[in-house]
Amino acid sequence: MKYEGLDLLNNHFLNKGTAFTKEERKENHIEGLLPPFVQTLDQQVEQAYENYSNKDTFLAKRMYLMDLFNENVTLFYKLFSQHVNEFMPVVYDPTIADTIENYSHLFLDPQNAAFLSIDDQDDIEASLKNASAGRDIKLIVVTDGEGILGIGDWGVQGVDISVGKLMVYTVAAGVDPKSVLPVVLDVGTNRKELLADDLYMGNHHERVTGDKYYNFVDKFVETAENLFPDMYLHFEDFGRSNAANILNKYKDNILTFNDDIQGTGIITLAGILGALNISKEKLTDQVYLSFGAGTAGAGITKRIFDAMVEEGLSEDEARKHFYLVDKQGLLFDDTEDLTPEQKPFTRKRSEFTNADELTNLEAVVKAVHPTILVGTSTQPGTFTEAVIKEMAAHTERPIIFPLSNPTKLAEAKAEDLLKWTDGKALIATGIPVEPVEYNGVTYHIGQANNALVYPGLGLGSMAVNAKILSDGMINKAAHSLGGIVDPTQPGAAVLPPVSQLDKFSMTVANGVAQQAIDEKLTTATDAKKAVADLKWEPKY
Ligand SMILES: NC(=O)c1ccc[n+]([C@@H]2O[C@H](COP(=O)([O-])OP(=O)(O)OC[C@H]3O[C@@H](n4cnc5c(N)ncnc54)[C@H](O)[C@@H]3O)[C@@H](O)[C@H]2O)c1
Ligand SMILES: O=C(O)C[C@H](O)C(=O)O
Ligand SMILES: [Mn+2]
Repeated sequence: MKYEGLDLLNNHFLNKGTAFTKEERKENHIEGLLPPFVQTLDQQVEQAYENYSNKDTFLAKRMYLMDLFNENVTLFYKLFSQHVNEFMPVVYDPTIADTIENYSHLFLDPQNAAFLSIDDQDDIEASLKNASAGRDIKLIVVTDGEGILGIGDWGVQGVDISVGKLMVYTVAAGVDPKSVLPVVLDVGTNRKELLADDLYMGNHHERVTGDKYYNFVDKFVETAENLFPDMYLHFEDFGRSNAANILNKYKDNILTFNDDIQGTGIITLAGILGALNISKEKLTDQVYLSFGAGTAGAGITKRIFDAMVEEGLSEDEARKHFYLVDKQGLLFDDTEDLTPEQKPFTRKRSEFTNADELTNLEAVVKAVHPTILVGTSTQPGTFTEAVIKEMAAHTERPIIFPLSNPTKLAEAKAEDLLKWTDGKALIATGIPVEPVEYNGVTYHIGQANNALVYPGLGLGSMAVNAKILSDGMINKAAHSLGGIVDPTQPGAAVLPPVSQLDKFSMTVANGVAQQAIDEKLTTATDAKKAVADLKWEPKY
């Protein structure tokens, strides 16, 4: 189909705005619809950046960028790619949390998402077709909005996380924006303030659960697979009781990925390997404490456990290195309400003389002397001075990752962690943090956010159209981020900087694609070529 006239200007994939040449304007019947001076893409970028810079708040900046995306996708990505470090917290986490919380009130444009309602299941196929509009979809990010970051259930408003994650795929790894589709499954919401809000745009009823819920997810997966057989299906921010179930159901049959379980596992393992590269300690000597053992916490624990087994420990030996703390305190084998993912990592009360007192983080840290403390609890400020000083008293270089997002939910601030440990802590945070000056050293803080790996992992998997996402491919991604940071520099970060996101996303993609070839999960034979062929660049 050929677009011309206003239809062309209104198609944000094809629109070049003021960069349409005189000839193109004539040929496409848009002469007179634009100011006469023909701009280059670089001039458009300069103008857009000026506009962006004049906005006072992150929210206003994000709204401006979303408008720009809705106008002209190429210009949006050219601009974004030139300011990755600056724009990531605006396009993505943490500002995205504000737009999700206020989505129904800020709403201007559906941004090409597919909105699938559990109350209109007969529309699934038509909706996916309408939203894709004939495009060859290779990547879907889907959410049901129940476990958005650490801010919980936001119903249909969670659609912004699908939109935002996809933008990161493109800017980081060059996934073609025409090949992606954000999807939200609206199964209701349990957030009372949304249900009571006349302007709330989702289904005004409580979440549907059980068989009806799982059948709906199934119907979506089946329909999407039929319509887009080469698709990579990324699940994001499902609730704790569903995320792992869904992953386990599909992971051996289709090319699918759960970001919170697998993506977070990869980036945290990469961060720990980076930290150990600085401290020159061995992974198999570490004692690991997960504070908050939900979707992300349990997913990370399993990934670190697998890495210890790979490094030669038996499963039984490896298990002894792990402790999980959740709402109930230290998790024991007789603790009530354990999730299936927590059970393998519970401890026995008989291991402790004071088991009944191990109901808070400080008591557990005193009892088990962790060398690694990872926070995925959604509980801000819980890595207190007392907890951290106790930890640091028993290990030379404590590895401390407060990963809860957005900013307001982080378990601790990097600068406090450095102060309380006299600069010894090896830190990664979930959100971007400016370098911290302490005692004359500039400490760079690694960002253990799954955004550092899921784009490359996805591009590599899609490039070779792998049958499934295997543990080997996941493992490869985790080991692809080393070698970029110089660990001998004082204050070195445990992970590579976001400013090099495009560069290391390629390393991840090439490694993952090669691993798929080695495991015979694809008919492709040349990983680098496949990745390079799929990569998109913002240009006219
Ligand atoms: N940095 C990253 O890349 C990344 C990735 C995924 C998740 N996260 C963050 O991790 C956090 C958790 O996400 P999730 O998807 O695992 O959510 P989740 O709801 O599945 O897990 C949260 C867990 O914390 C537990 N918890 C609640 N209060 C607690 C308390 N007082 N003490 C101990 N545990 C407590 C809950 O019971 C639950 O098991 C969120 O803030 C999210 O933004 C970060
Ligand atoms: O979205 C993020 O910033 C990371 C992660 O997926 C989360 O849920 O917090
Ligand atoms: Mn998430």
